[in-house]
Amino acid sequence: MNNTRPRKRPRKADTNNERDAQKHKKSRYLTADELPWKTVARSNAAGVGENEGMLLLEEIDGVDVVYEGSGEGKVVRFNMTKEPVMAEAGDGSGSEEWNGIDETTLQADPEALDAPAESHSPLPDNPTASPSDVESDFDVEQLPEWQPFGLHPLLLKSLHAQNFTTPTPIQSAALPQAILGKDVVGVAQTGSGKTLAYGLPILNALLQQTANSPPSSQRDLKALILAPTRELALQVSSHLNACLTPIVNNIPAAITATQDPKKGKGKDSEPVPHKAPPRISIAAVVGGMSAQKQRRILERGVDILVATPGRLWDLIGEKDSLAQQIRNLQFLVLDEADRMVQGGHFEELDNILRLTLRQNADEIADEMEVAREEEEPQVLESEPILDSSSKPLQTFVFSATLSKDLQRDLKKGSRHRRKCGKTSTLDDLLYRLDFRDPSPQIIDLSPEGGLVSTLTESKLECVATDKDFYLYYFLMRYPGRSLVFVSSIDGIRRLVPLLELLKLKAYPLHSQLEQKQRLKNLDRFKSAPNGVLLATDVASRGLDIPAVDHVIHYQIPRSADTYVHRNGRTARAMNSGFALVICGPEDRRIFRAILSDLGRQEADVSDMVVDHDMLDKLKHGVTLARQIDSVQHKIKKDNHDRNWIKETAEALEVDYESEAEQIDAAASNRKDYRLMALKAELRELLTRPLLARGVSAKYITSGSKSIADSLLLGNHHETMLGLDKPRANEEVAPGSARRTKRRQSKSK
Ligand SMILES: Nc1ncnc2c1ncn2[C@@H]1O[C@H](COP(=O)(O)OP(=O)(O)OP(=O)(O)O)[C@@H](O)[C@H]1O
Repeated sequence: MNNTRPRKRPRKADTNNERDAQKHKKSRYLTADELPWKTVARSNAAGVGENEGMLLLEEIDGVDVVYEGSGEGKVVRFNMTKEPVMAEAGDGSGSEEWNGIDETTLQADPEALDAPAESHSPLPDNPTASPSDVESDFDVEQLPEWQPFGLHPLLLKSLHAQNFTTPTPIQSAALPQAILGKDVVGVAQTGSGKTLAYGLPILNALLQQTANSPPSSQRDLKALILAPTRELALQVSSHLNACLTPIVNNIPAAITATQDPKKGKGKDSEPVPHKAPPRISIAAVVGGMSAQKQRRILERGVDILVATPGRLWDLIGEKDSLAQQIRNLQFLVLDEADRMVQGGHFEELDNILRLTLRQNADEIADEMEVAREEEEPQVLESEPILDSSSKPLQTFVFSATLSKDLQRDLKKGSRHRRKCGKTSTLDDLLYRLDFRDPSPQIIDLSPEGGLVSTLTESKLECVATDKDFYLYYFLMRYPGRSLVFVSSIDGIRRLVPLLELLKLKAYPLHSQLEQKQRLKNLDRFKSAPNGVLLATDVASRGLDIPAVDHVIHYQIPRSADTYVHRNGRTARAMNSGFALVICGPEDRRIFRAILSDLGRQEADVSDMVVDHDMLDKLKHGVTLARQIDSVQHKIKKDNHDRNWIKETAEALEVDYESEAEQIDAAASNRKDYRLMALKAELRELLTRPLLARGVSAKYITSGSKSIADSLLLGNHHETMLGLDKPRANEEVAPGSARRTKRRQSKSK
């Protein structure tokens, strides 16, 4: 039988967004027979050899299955979304010149991390597809709320495809100012869309600048975005690139006669798509990834560079032309500005910012004079270099936490601040910025007390040694994606194996992990619905991980800003979220101070309700896991010591006492047996169902608590029989009620 055809079904659009985006593509409906099926080579090893006559396999790509209503019910139709030739060749194997790996690839495949972090929006080199053709096929009426900003149609199209139908408040406030060319300082709550508040004006300006000029492979840097952490820089680059994606989707890379070099030039070699130079090229340079490849990308030229200050400064040190390009920037962005002045980056940041200064000679002379009078050597060390050909620089500074004092000072202008003798590091940094406008547009939409309206906060008080019990209890009681902040790397190293022994999917994230591993763990966490990410504050800023259900402060942060940013990893983009502080006796004073800095009190944060019976049941598992971990450590250490003694004895040509060896071996065996016994006990414990008080282990309808109803209704807890499955925010003591009462009584 040779015509048993559709074994592999055409792929359906994966997400609503994809489906939405595809609705607007031109449809080309075909019948199943008209589709350009390809025969799939079959392996003899798989038992379906060529001549065994069982089955012919054929496959196809680039087809949507559409179910349409008709008089006879639903009819299946096939919508070709790709030209067949593209389905064959659209594998990203572009020309030598523009085949950089994009951020999406980097995140999906951390193995690709050595490749440069570059992504771009190509324009066709097909003369029949002009930019205006591509740009005109989107009806801007579909996004009325974005219309007032006059954004480029390609950006509107992308916003539509991403389902961003309404601008967020910070976007509505910042876009008009930024598009008019003003400097903007934007402060708005975590997860409120600040990246696009500065990103859209930049992309808009660059798309307009390139509207009538063919993209060239040589280009100068136009925008520099500085971010404090590697992950955030990669995320920003990916986020901006997503806004250019409809261009990629819309324009097939033109097929040229280029031969795939890997396939040689034989008759079987197929033409591969030739990617034209991108219209806008975005790259990220961050530490922990191949500097050599980043250097190559920079040499080729990018329009928008997202960077962490340390790596960028290293690259600038090697290449004078990069410094020159930074002197001529059109846009400079400091994302999470207040964070960048902490944690050892300040010097590099300061050096980079000096390159962007565009003061005129008189101003510089004045400042040098003032600095000399005040004997401030740091101002004199390196003078800003003037470049008469410089274009005006537009500066954006964004964060969720910029103090009101600082904003006031900014309003008064940098010179005033200088004369007032302000000394904070952030103040100093902002003084260095070349705000064209003496009073930049300051947009402060930060909520009172740093509290996002969709976030529920709670606390749980316990002695420090019980924190593990409460953490495990919470993770078991409230399944979901949980981000646990631990202040020390050692703490993470202790907790990860513990949670793994308890069969939770726990991933570490801290600065001592290799960058590849950091991104890999982030990816794993993103794809595990009940995953637990144990992170230091390297993950507290800016990371936009979809659907983080809970943020848990296993250790208390050291500042109010960090508390706000850590909490901001959940409750993003108006989704609800939950934050829990596990508060030891020594943490209470700090927690009170944090809340007081935010203008709040401890009583404002609700207590988490704990089922102590269930907590007690879980404690034994944690204790066993701790013991296993401790024995494993001892075995490892003993092995290491024994090997060291043996090697040293061999090196000294001394006999290693066989009696001592036997004693060691006996001790080691004892530990091995103990380890096996503990593991068996834990294994058995974890297979036993967790029964709530009053639930019968034998009959679901007997005992003082019948679980039959909740089993029938499907609202039972999956691992804790007899408990229902509330969301964490439904199980907090009514602290907010207390707060309301207090406020009411104050006002009386
Ligand atoms: N107009 C919009 N409509 C819906 N979602 C949006 C819109 N703009 C941005 N988003 C989404 O909101 C999420 C948060 O955006 P973003 O990361 O820019 O927030 P942020 O304010 O920078 O947060 P943080 O302060 O934590 O860095 C992202 O997933 C982003 O895709």
